[in-house]
Amino acid sequence: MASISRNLRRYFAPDRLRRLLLLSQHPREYVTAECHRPVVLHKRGPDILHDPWFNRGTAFSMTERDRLGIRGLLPPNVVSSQQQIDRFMLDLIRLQNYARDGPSDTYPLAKWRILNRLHDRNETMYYKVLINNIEEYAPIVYTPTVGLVCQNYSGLFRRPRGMYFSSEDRGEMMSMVYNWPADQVDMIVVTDGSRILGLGDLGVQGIGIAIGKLDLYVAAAGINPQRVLPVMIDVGTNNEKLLKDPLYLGLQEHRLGGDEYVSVIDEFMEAVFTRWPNVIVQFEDFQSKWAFRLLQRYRKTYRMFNDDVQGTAGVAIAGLLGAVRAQGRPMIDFPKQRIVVAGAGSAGIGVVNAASRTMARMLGNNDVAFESARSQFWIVDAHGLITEDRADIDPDARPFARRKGELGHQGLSEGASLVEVVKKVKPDVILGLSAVGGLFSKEVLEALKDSSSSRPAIFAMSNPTKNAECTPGEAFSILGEKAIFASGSPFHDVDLGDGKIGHSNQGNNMYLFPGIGLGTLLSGARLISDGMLQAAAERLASYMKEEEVLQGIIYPPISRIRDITKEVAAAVVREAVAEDLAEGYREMDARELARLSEEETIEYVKTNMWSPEYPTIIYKAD
Ligand SMILES: NC(=O)C1=CN([C@@H]2O[C@H](COP(=O)(O)OP(=O)(O)OC[C@H]3O[C@@H](n4cnc5c(N)ncnc54)[C@H](O)[C@@H]3O)[C@@H](O)[C@H]2O)C=CC1
Ligand SMILES: CC(=O)C(=O)O
Ligand SMILES: [Mg+2]
Repeated sequence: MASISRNLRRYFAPDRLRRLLLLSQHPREYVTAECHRPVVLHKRGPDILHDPWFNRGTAFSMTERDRLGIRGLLPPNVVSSQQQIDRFMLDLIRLQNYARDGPSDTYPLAKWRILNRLHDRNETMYYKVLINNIEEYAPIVYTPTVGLVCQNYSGLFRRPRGMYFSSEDRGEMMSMVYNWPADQVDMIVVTDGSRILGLGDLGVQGIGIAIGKLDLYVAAAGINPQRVLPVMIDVGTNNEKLLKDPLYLGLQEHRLGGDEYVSVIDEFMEAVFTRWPNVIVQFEDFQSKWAFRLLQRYRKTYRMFNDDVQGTAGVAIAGLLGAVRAQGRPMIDFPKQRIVVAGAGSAGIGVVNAASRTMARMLGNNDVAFESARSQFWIVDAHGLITEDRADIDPDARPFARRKGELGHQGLSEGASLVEVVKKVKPDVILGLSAVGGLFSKEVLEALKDSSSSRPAIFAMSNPTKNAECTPGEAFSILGEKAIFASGSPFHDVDLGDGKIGHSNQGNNMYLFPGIGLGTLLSGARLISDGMLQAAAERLASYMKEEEVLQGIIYPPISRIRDITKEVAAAVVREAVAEDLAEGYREMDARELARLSEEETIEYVKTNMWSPEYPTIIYKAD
């Protein structure tokens, strides 16, 4: 040691050398002493999180988060700096292993990381890249890759994005909401992580889906990215793997339930609408039992909607109407379609509810019409066909349970299997929202060959890709070129030989939710009515031209998503005006909105869509 210090003395001043030697002999004491010296900062809030010198990310303690105005800007689990390093190293090693072993998921995840880094550095450039290459990158920032991102979010987490409200923040949310740096927020997408795509309960990691949906709000609807807010409400998780994972970033306790759960969501809604009275809140990927209840609880009071229940329903209706047109029949023939739905969750029941209402309207909107519309649907869930005979029937599914009187002559009974139902009903359409990959098996597709339709339609709508009820290759190989195919996540078209193509449509709520949000914003509608949602669905249905539909193309390609969103938003604005819900937006008051023609409404929407261009920046001293 003496010779080392003799040598070092040649290079370092005595005081510096004394500190270095102290460090080498007693690293812990020295570091502790150094760390305890306070640092005076002239910044608070997100500025600290973006400062590489002072940012501690998830290691900020709760008292520090309160003191520095960053509570809610980080996932709720406070971790030690060693845990942070463990998480980083695990993620790094995972990437190295993937790169070496080359499983198919590595490449999209690597693309997501690169895009995400750009998102953190330069929002304008990020959205320019996304918009200009939407076909290539929507499957990365949205389904299917966003599912993989959510599954790995605790490892992928780098910079905070969005807000986190947890059950431990009860009583604090009203003040926490002011920690968000933007004075204006137009669009919030909120999830509690309880059912992310078809991947189940992913707890706090579900924030990825809120971020992905808002990326589409910016790219497709032109909502200003400075005015969007992804939100995670962390009330725990029932995912046993996450509960045991030392690197998990969320609350490691079982989910709150009952009134306690509702009180957390109530507090969140009150807080965000107090700070931003005109915000629109999209509920996303809440497990079914809460999806319906929360929708009923808030939809008459707040500007909100549930994307899985209402957005999916509209997209399905548009596709179902497209399938009718593809048979060369007018849309008014829709009430004659026999539809088997696999899945009775938020999405499945949402579709059956809205589609049967659409049929009933076409039939005259009276009791007889509703009864006739109801009888066109057969719902199969994990326990088989849902009938009146089922014990403990879910109240949301009850109106669509097959009646005792109908069952005998159809040769079906409670709990009949999907294949049995398809064989007996000979439906025009099978629609999957079950989250069960491969559910439309060879046997089911073979049974559909006896469909009464000239163009049987298969909607394999579950996400992500591995949850699709079947692939287009399977559908076309069994049902031939006349089949109509749509899936929730993107698939390539299928080459059927002889120059023929089996079109693979993407039937995803991404074709509606951005337009519903934008139309609500620009109309200043107080609420989001059934009529506004119906107008959105009808505009999507009519967007496809006759010759496209006859070729089996029932949804637009994603490259047209900005255009279709503009049209959907304009339809929503006009319906809000017609229903006297519109209160106007900025200088466009309700009376002026009402005077706009259809073309002028579309132009109004277009001019209010944000585009990624660098603005001129001017410096002004405080
Ligand atoms: N394409 C799109 O735009 C959308 C797709 N989805 C997808 O729909 C799926 C379901 O979502 P939720 O309804 O919220 O989920 P959920 O978990 O509430 O419902 C799933 C339903 O499927 C049923 N099911 C399970 N196994 C089955 C089987 N073997 N046969 C028939 N039914 C079965 C369950 O009993 C339940 O009724 C997810 O994969 C989600 O990604 C959801 C919203 C939009
Ligand atoms: C697309 C969507 O919202 C879902 O799969 O949940
Ligand atoms: Mg969803």
